[in-house]
Amino acid sequence: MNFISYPDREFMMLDVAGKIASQLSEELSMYGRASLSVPGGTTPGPIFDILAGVNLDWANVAVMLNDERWVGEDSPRSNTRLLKERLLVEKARAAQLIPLYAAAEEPEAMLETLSEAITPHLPLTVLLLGMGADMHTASLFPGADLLAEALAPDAPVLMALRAEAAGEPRITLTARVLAEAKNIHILITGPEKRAAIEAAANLSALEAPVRVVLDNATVHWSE
Ligand SMILES: O=C(O)[C@H](O)[C@@H](O)[C@H](O)[C@H](O)COP(=O)(O)O
Repeated sequence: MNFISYPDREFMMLDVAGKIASQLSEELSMYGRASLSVPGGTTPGPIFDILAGVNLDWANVAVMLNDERWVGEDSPRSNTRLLKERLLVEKARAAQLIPLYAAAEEPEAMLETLSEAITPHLPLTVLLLGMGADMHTASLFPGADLLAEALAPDAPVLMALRAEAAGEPRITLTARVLAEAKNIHILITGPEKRAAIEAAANLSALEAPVRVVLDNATVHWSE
């Protein structure tokens, strides 16, 4: 892995947003379209704020989450809500949102419909990931019920997983979709996550799911 340590968070957010924008812009100038997948959670908000104001041909950018908690948009835990409030505003409002949630009791009911809309945008141009201190990324949690299936090279694009640490049921891009992305960035902060990502390099993907992208990822870290 390529590890970049930043002097502070603000500088890190600016730098990562700049890298994402230039990778999208390069893809747009070559192919006329690009795709971006981003995490929810508490870390990436400032990157969304910066990206939203960047001049890009957003109308030709497909934006999707890495994963979603199976809750409606009225929930403060909805990653879709975060995306709509912080990224898909200003200039980035023109981007095409590829949903990872649709109203249904259980995520399994919507897997096929949601997957169909994702497939045309693969491989992802840019994948931004977060990571938990337990080394989960997207919703690939250690100990999740279907983790082995979601790590398999022939996994479907999208799967529904349940894990104790996850709270509600999750829907997530699978490991092979993450690993096939053209540009992979992992954004983490604090000493605990730094130690976790260093440890992950010597563990299996079942123990440390973030392992599946580590070899080709740039890890961006600040205190
Ligand atoms: O929906 C989610 O929970 C995420 O997509 C998840 O994979 C997240 O990136 C990590 O849990 C880190 O979350 P924090 O940034 O909040 O620590």
